Amino acid sequence: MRTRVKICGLTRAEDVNAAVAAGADAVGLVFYPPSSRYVSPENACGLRNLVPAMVSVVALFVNASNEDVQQVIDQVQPDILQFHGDESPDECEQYGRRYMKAFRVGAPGLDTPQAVLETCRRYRSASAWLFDSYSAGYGGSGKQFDLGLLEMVIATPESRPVVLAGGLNVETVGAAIAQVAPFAVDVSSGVEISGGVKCAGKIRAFMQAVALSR
Ligand SMILES: O=C(O)c1ccccc1NCC(=O)[C@H](O)[C@H](O)COP(=O)(O)O
Repeated sequence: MRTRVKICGLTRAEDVNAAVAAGADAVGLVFYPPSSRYVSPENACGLRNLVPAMVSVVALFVNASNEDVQQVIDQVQPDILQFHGDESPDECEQYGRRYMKAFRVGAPGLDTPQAVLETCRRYRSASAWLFDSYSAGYGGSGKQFDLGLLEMVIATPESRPVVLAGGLNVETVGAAIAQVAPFAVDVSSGVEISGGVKCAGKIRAFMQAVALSR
């Protein structure tokens, strides 16, 4: 099975077009105001309209209020929600939408294979489990984590589809896919010029590296 690709943290129309043209399966919009990749719901509607059928729009939140999440659902109509903060399973489920839960691997309490698996198990209702690096901020750090921490997640038959993120780029993604065999990979910094500004050439190179890794 081929490895799907999500390009996250898009803020510009040309970058959405570049991701779609390169064959991305999903594009991620960040609704976390402190991020350099933040997009307002109004701007997100414009970006969303550039995305054709068969490519998913993912709306990313970090500990957002119910009102803010619902506003994005109503205005932007994302295909899937991504909760990247400390949201409980109930909080993720309350919108009746498909969702991915992101885990900040390497954080205190999430720093052994057993702890990672136990935490993930609470989110059985998720459509995917996304693994990103623990960093001072909440994500999009460009740092890789110890992929060995996923060994129990990968081995369990109860696992939800694994989305691997954190420090992936054209040079690291092949080895990461070989080690984890994820359902999908997720990249932000690795295809950027600066925060929220993507590079079409880097997106194409990343897509090619993933294709060669299958
Ligand atoms: O991108 C952000 O600024 C961000 C802010 C808060 C929470 C999550 C955020 N991004 C998450 C992601 O974009 C993905 O997990 C990403 O692919 C991993 O980031 P990177 O290591 O930069 O590739």
